[in-house]
Amino acid sequence: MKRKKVLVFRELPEDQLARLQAAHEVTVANPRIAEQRSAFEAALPEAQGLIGSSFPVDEALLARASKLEVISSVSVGVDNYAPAALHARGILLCHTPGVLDETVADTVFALLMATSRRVVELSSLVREGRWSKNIGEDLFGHDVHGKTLGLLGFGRIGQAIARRAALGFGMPVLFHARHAVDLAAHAPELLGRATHTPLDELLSRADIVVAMLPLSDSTRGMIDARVFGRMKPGAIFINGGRGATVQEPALLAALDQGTLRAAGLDVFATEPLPLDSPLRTHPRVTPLPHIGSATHETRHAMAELAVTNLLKALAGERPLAVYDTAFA
Ligand SMILES: NC(=O)C1=CN([C@@H]2O[C@H](COP(=O)(O)OP(=O)(O)OC[C@H]3O[C@@H](n4cnc5c(N)ncnc54)[C@H](O)[C@@H]3O)[C@@H](O)[C@H]2O)C=CC1
Ligand SMILES: O=C(O)C(=O)CO
Repeated sequence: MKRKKVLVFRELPEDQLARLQAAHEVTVANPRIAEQRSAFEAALPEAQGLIGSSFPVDEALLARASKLEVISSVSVGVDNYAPAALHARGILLCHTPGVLDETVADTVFALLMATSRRVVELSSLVREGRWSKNIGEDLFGHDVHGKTLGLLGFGRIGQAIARRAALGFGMPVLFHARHAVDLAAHAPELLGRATHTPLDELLSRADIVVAMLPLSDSTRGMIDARVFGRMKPGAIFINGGRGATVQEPALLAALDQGTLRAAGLDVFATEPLPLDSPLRTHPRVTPLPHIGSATHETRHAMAELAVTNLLKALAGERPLAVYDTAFA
């Protein structure tokens, strides 16, 4: 098979890079790193395949990549790409659904436990030498087990969160999604335990609201002052999807006005989170640096799937996971 030109725009594990190098001419250049930017720009016009993540591949960038056949994202979320432009040029977009579901659900649960039981705050109290007497009611947390979970987004990862909540913690699950989900066919273990619920009803009944939504035109800014205003007083909010689905000033107002007890955030509208963001130091926010899928096992599985997708696409075969840009 003819060797093609591949541009790797975010580092890959060595064994996965070797798979690419065995078949194609590979340039590794991360445009986020100033010293690598010119190598990235030099390789872009010749690249037939792009593989990486966490960098916006917008229309202007695509215009400089005239030979591009396929982009393989090492992520399931595809909000960094320009679907209409890709579709118009017939460029395939591949991604990594499925292999990260359980790991991301674990991260969301870690945030849910940490916020409800004030784990980070109380651990700091010990570390800073402020544990001088038995803690009193003012530092008690709230139970997780048995509480009602409201899920915004009930796709692959949302369902993995729902399984933990319903089967492990005895939590009734309410979910809001764009399409109804046939539980009998897709998640029979959740029959009778998870219920498709209109958004306002979900917000008024959930003790903990978890957003696990992709970022798209329909979800950008969707979690706004109205949504926070409909939540139960004292609710906890977790975002494991994308930061820009939330209007961050409205989130801060809900925290400061006491509607929300706490927020656990893995994702932010701007990442890395700017130093002057009030979300970084807010006493009732537990922030994480976008680590949903960041385990050794899962990041390797994502890289492996992304490389397989790219190799297949460049060989004219059907990749394992293609994102349908026609309906984005
Ligand atoms: N924090 C992290 O590290 C990670 C974040 N993510 C984010 O999570 C997202 C979800 O991943 P999956 O569960 O695999 O996606 P999926 O496509 O399986 O599920 C998406 C769900 O959101 C719902 N949805 C979409 N638009 C909606 C709207 N306008 N209103 C209501 N519901 C809507 C869909 O109906 C579906 O239930 C990814 O697109 C990515 O952005 C994914 C992996 C890791
Ligand atoms: O896969 C994604 O979309 C992420 O955000 C990181 O795993």
